Amino acid sequence: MTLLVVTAVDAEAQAVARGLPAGADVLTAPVGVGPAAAAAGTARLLALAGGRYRAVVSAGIGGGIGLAPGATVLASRSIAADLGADSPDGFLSLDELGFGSALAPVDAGLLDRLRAALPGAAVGDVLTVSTVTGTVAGTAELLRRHPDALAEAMEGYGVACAAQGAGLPFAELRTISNPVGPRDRAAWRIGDALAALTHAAPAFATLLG
Ligand SMILES: O=C(O)c1cccc(C(=O)CC[C@H]2O[C@@H](n3cnc4c(=O)[nH]cnc43)[C@H](O)[C@@H]2O)c1
Repeated sequence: MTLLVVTAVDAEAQAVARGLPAGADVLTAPVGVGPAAAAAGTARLLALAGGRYRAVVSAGIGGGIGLAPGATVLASRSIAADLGADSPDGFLSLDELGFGSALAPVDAGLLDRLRAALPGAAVGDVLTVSTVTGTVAGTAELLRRHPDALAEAMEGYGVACAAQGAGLPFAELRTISNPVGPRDRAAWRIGDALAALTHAAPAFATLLG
């Protein structure tokens, strides 16, 4: 089986590639930042591959909720947290609007194998946003709607949509680069998050076969 691991940017793809065992049938590719670029880029890779890939993983850095930089998170669900409608009564999710679901399932078999390979990883909801949370009020609203969320990123739901369109199982792995909260670039630890991606990468090889 060949695994496709998509990231937002090349630095993340290289961090994953550095950690893969020699000969692992895993392709890592950057597809761009944000859910639309991630969906389009993943769909294009899958279409061009003509059935070569048997599973898709969204991997990269992310904001942590109650997690320190360098921590690893495995998504139990990838949730499009800002996909819906604003209203005088508050945010209405896509599900509440009746236009589909903002909840992308993670394949249980993939998740089980990743959990076995990464016993120290936190497991829970990973949020996909188009706008990075950056205020006290935004953080409070995000957590009010998603009290069990562990991380925030920008691609997982888009990758999941492309995988679902190709009939392939999906999973998401994030390593924490910063706390979700008021914007503070000084709090970023991107190097720690990229190192954690490299450390986690051998787990992807356990998804093969
Ligand atoms: O400029 C800022 O304040 C800022 C704060 C956090 C993240 C960004 C990004 O532009 C990140 C884009 C990139 O990294 C992933 N990522 C990392 N941390 C977060 C986060 O807290 N919330 C959402 N995405 C995050 C994301 O998946 C993108 O690929 C800027």
